[in-house]
Amino acid sequence: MTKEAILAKVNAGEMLPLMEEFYTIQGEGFHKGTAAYFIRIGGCDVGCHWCDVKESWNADTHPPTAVETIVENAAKYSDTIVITGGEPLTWDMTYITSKLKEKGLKIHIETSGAYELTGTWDWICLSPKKLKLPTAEVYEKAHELKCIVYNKSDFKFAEEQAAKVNKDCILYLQPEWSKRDTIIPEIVEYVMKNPKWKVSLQTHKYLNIP
Ligand SMILES: C[S@@+](CC[C@H](N)C(=O)[O-])C[C@H]1O[C@@H](n2cnc3c(N)ncnc32)[C@H](O)[C@@H]1O
Ligand SMILES: Nc1nc2[nH]cc(C(=O)O)c2c(=O)[nH]1
Ligand code: SF4
Ligand SMILES: [Mg+2]
Repeated sequence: MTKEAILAKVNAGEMLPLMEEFYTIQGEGFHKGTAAYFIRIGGCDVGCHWCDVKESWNADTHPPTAVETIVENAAKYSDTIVITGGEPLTWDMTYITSKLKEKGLKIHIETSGAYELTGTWDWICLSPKKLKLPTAEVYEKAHELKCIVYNKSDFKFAEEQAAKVNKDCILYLQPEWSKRDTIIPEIVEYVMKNPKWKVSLQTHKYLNIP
């Protein structure tokens, strides 16, 4: 295929820059503890300084991969697929989610919500970032709000974000990994004082699994 043809397919969401895919246990949020197949799509320009997957940012370093290939493979492992990145909404998610749905799979997304919400989703985990705020649509559709706490000012940001999501959205505070020792006690105290929030930990990192 020519470079132009590949680019056209990527723009149409029929090929995606695939960074990695792995069968593991969802470590975070509402579905933590549940087996799921993760598809990590490259490309993100949100720029969180504490991002734990910076290798994902440059889409050009990840091979454009046919969605059919990604879906065929994913279906072998699990009935629950998590699409993450990078920022998956950098790309049009319509095609990949329709193909996953044809296989009868449950489809979850991990997103900052910074770009237009495309695709059809059984579960949307919205993790808003100050640098590029979520779109109005994703606040309305999110099933869980997962705010990362790096320092105390992030509690205020989390409350601002909680005011924007729909009333059924489940609220989580998740410690930024490198700050966990100092920030976990702050989160614990905050959640006891503000019990509408729950704690989310990156349990896969404690379990030493992907
Ligand atoms: C790597 S991001 C990819 C999906 C999307 N770009 C996003 O930010 O939601 C997956 C999840 O990991 C969280 N995350 C990234 N780096 C983290 C860190 N150092 N500590 C805790 N959570 C982190 C993000 O906030 C997000 O909820
Ligand atoms: N086990 C596991 N659970 C996760 N939940 C969200 C993740 C992500 O990077 O999007 C993630 C991840 O990378 N691994
Ligand atoms: S939006 Fe997600 S992938 Fe992008 S830099 Fe932030 S945490 Fe990393
Ligand atoms: Mg991760």
